[in-house]
Amino acid sequence: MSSESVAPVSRPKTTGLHKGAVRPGVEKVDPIIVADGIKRQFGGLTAVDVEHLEIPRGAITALIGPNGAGKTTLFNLLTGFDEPNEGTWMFEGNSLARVPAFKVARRGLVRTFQLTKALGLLTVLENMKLGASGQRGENFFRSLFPAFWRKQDEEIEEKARVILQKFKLDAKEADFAASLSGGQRKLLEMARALMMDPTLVMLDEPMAGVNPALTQSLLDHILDLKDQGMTVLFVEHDMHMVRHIADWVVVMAEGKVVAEGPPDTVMQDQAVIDAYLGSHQDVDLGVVTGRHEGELPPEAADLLAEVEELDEAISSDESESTK
Ligand SMILES: Nc1ncnc2c1ncn2[C@@H]1O[C@H](COP(=O)(O)OP(=O)(O)OP(=O)(O)O)[C@@H](O)[C@H]1O
Repeated sequence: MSSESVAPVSRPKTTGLHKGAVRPGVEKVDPIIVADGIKRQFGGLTAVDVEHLEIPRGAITALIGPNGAGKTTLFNLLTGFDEPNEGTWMFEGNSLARVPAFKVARRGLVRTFQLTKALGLLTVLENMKLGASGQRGENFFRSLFPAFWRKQDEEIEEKARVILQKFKLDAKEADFAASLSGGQRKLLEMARALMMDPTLVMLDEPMAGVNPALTQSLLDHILDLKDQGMTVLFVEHDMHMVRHIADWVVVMAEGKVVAEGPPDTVMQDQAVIDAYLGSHQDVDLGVVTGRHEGELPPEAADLLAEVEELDEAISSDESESTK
């Protein structure tokens, strides 16, 4: 996604989310997730090693970090799709340790899934129905009370259609999901998650593969989730998107949380700059941060350009808001 494709978002950021000085593991005023001592090892590799992390309720939190930082693994752990070697984590004050993924989802913590090949062969409406909660649909009971199940199916379809309409996918309900564009698939992934009436929606790279024409619509839908009272946690590589919609940013590197805070603070954090230059440890970071003259490798120059661009965006936002 290019920076030009993102129109400024006028909806206000949620602030006042943390207690005390901003630092990794900082306490939140109203945390929806509290994780402690979470470790996940694959053989000799420690993919996740998070000492303490709180996700603020009612806000949009971005989880960022370089490739292999452990973001997806942490997502899988929090949602019950994987189990840590150590650690505890609470959602709404209740432990989720050893709670299977489908029960985690029923409790209101729902994640989006990339549309797999198999799901692509189902229609848009069928995909939505698969995402529905409360389907106590065991075949035995179905055969005993067919009328009851028909009614439940009808209710689920009705709910699916209301959500599809919001996402402007209603005209496509009978189409195979595989026929949707990249952006429409992302919308369907989000719409499907809403069938569970989630409290917390976790989005995995919501902007990946999205045509710039649909970018703004996706951003708006994510902001709508917050306006409707939901908490959002998303993994994203696109820093422009993070800057525009995140109220809070958590930065991971090598399995650990290396920084967190509001986007404008985090983007200038030395630990974040270091994390993104992880594969260029030979680079003099004084050069990257502009303290010394010197040659920058292309990746470092790109990062610096991005940081400068964000700085400019922040100052122009600030001057707009003081007018
Ligand atoms: N099932 C697995 N078996 C072995 N190693 C794994 C497994 N899953 C993840 N890893 C390793 O754990 C580390 C963290 O991976 P993870 O996918 O969580 O990172 P990430 O931050 O999501 O990266 P990306 O941004 O590239 O998706 C990587 O070194 C990865 O190779």
